[in-house]
Amino acid sequence: MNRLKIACVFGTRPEAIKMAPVIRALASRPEIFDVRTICTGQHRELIAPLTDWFELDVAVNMDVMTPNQGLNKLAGKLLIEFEALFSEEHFDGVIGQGDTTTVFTSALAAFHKRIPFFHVEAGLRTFDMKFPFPEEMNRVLVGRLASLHFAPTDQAAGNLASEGVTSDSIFMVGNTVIDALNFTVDKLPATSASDGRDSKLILVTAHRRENFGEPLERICNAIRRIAINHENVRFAFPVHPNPNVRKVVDDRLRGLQNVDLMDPLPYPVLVDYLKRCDLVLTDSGGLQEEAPALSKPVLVLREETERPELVQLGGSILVGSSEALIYDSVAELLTNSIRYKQMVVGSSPYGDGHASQKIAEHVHAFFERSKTA
Ligand SMILES: CC(=O)N[C@@H]1[C@@H](OP(=O)(O)OP(=O)(O)OC[C@H]2O[C@@H](n3ccc(=O)[nH]c3=O)[C@H](O)[C@@H]2O)O[C@H](CO)[C@@H](O)[C@@H]1O
Repeated sequence: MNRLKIACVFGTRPEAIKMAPVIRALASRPEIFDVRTICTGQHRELIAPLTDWFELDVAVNMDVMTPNQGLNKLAGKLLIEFEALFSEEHFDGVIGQGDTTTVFTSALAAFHKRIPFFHVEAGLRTFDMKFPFPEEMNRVLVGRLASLHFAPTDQAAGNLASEGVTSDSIFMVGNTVIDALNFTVDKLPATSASDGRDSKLILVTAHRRENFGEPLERICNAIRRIAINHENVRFAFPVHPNPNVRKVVDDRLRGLQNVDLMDPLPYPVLVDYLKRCDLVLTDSGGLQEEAPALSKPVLVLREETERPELVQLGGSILVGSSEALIYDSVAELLTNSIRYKQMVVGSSPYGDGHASQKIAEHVHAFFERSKTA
C-alpha cells in the first residue's frame, strides 16, 4: 500500500509547540504515514530551538516575513507559496493548528487543490470577530475549510456542531499542548517546586494585540505596585520581542529589583519556570492550558477567553487589564491560602496527554473510510 503523504504545517511558536507531538505521532507510524514538516517562518527565531527540542526535521522553510508587513501581504505570499508546494509535490492530506494566518492560508490553499485539511485545536470561539483579531475569523474560516476537526474540549466540539459542522467529522481529542508539556516535563531534569526559596514566584507573559497601548500600561502599573509593596514576591517576565510590548514593559518595569525581565524563554526553560512558580499572569492561550496541568492558578489578562473551561472550574479569573483588579487579585492570592487552594484545580480540562495519538488514528481512519466510499 502507498504510504499517506501528509504535510504538517506551522509558522508561530505556539503552533510549533502544539504540532510537534502530532508530527511525532504520525512519524512514529512510518508504515502508514510519510510526514513532511512545513514551516512558514512567521516566528522564525522562536521556532528554531523548538524543532531541536522536539527533534523535528523541517523539510520546507518558507521565507515570507518582512518588517511591518500587513496581514493581506502575508496571506497573499503564503497562498502563493502553498500553491507552489502543493503543485510540485503530491500530498494526500494537510494538517495545521489553531488560528494564525499560516493555518488559514494552508487550509484555503489545500481546499483549492482539493486536498483534505485536518484542523488541530478546532472549535475555539470568543464569538467576537474583533477579539482576538484576526484569530477569531481565522478559526471560523478554517472551520468551514477542514475535513476533520480535532476539538480540544466538549465545548469546542459543541461550538462546531452548532455552526452546522457534521458530527462525524468532529473528534474531541484534548489539546495537543498537554502532550507537548508532558514530553517536555519528562525530558527535563527534576526540580523542586519551591527551589528552597521563601519568596513567591509569579510568571508573567503579555503580548496579545488587544493589550497593546493603554491596557499593557495598566497591566505593568499593577505589576509595579505589587513588586514595590510585596518584597517577598519575584516576577519572572519573558518579554515578547514586539516593540509595542518591549517599550512599555521597559519603561515601567526595568530597574525593579524583584522583577526579572527576560528575552523569550526556550520552551523547556519556560516549562521549568511554570513548574516552579506559584501563580501565572498571562494573556497567552497556551499558558491558560498548561498551567492547570501543573496545578498553577491563572489570572487571565484578557476581557474574554476562548478557554472558558478553566474559568468555570475556578482555576482562572478574567482580570482583563484593570490595574485595580489585577492588584487586588494578586494580593489576595498571595495572602489568602484558602482562596489560593480553591484555585488549584485537580487536573487539566484541556486533555490527558494522548491527543496526538488519537489524531493520528483518526487521520488514518479517514483515509481508510474514503477507500471504501
Ligand atoms: C487567540 C489565541 O489565544 N491564540 C492562541 C495563540 O497562541 P498563544 O496565545 O498561546 O501564544 P504564545 O503565548 O505566543 O505561546 C504560548 C506558548 O509558548 C510558550 N512560551 C511562552 C513564553 C516564552 O517565553 N517561551 C515559551 O516557550 C508557552 O509555554 C506556550 O506553550 O496562537 C495559537 C496558534 O494557532 C493558538 O493555538 C492559540 O489559541
